[in-house]
Amino acid sequence: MLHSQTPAHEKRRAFRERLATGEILRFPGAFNPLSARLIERKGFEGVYISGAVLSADLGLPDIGLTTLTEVAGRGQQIARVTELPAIIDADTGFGEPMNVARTIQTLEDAGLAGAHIEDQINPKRCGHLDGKAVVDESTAIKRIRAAVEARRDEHFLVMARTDIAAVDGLDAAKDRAKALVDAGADAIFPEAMRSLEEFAAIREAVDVPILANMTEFGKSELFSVEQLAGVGVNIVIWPVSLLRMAMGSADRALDTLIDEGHLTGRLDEMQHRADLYDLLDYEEYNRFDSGVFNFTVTKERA
Ligand SMILES: C[C@](O)(C(=O)O)[C@H](CC(=O)O)C(=O)O
Ligand SMILES: [Mg+2]
Repeated sequence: MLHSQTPAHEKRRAFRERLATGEILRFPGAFNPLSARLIERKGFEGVYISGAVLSADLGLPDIGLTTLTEVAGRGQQIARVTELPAIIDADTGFGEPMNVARTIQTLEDAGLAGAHIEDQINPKRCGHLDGKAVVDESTAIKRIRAAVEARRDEHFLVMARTDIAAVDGLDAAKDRAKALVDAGADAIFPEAMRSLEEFAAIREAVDVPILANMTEFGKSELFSVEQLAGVGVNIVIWPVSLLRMAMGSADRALDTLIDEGHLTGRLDEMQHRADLYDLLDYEEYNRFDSGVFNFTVTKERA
C-alpha cells in the first residue's frame, strides 16, 4: 500500500543479479505511475522512464527542455509505486560533468535503479531524428566517468548511450562503445541501430550488457524479444509505446464523443473501475483505514 516495499538499494542489487544471468529483460516505458503498476502486474522485469514521454507529457518536444528537477521528480513518482527496477533517461546529464555527478546522485535519491547518459551535444534531439550531433570522445567519456565516480550505490546502473552511429556510422559506434566501457559504463545503449546485425556488432565490441530501443516510427526496425535475445541484447525498451497506444485510444474516443455524443459503445475498450481499483490496491487502503479507526490504547499499563 502507498508505495513500494522494496528499498532502492535492494531493487538495484536484484536487478544487477538478474542482468548477470544473461536473460533478456523487458522494460516497457511507463507513461505515469499507474502504468508502471500495470507493467509490474503483467510480469515484466522492469520499467523504463522515457525523456520523450516526460516531455510529451508536459506538452513539449523532446529537445532538452526538461530539467533535472522535473525528471527526477517524475522518476521518483514512478519508481516508488513499483517493486520493479526503474531505469530513467537522463538525456545528456543536464550539463557539464559536475552536473552529471549531481544528476546521478539526485536520481539515486529518487529511487531509480539506473540511468542512461548520452553523447549528444546540448541541446539534445530525439535519437531517431535526423540532424543530431555528438560530442567528441573526450567529452563523452568525462560524462560517464563523472557519473560512475559520483554514485554512492555501486549497484546503481550507469548506462552510456551513444548516438554516434547515425552520425558517423557503425564502426564509430563500436569504438565509442568501447571507450565508454573503458570509462566505467556498466551497460551500453547503442541508439538508432538499423538491423539485428548492427546490434550483433555492438554485442561483439563490448562485454557489458547492451540495450535495444524498440521505439516505433524511428530508424530501427521493430524486432521481437526473441530476435533481440538471439543477438545477445540484454535489455529491451519500448519507451513511448504505451503513451502512443493510450493517446491513439484517447484520440478515437474523442472522435466518438463528437460523432455519437456518448462512449457507451466503447466501454469494453476501457479499463473497468474494478480493475483500476484492483491495480491501486484499494482494498488495502480500506483495511488500513479501518485498522487505524478501530485502534485504541489500552489504559492498563504496568
Ligand atoms: C529512448 C528515447 O530517448 C526516449 O526519450 O524515450 C527516445 C525515444 C523516441 O523519441 O522515440 C529516443 O531518442 O530514441
Ligand atoms: Mg530520450
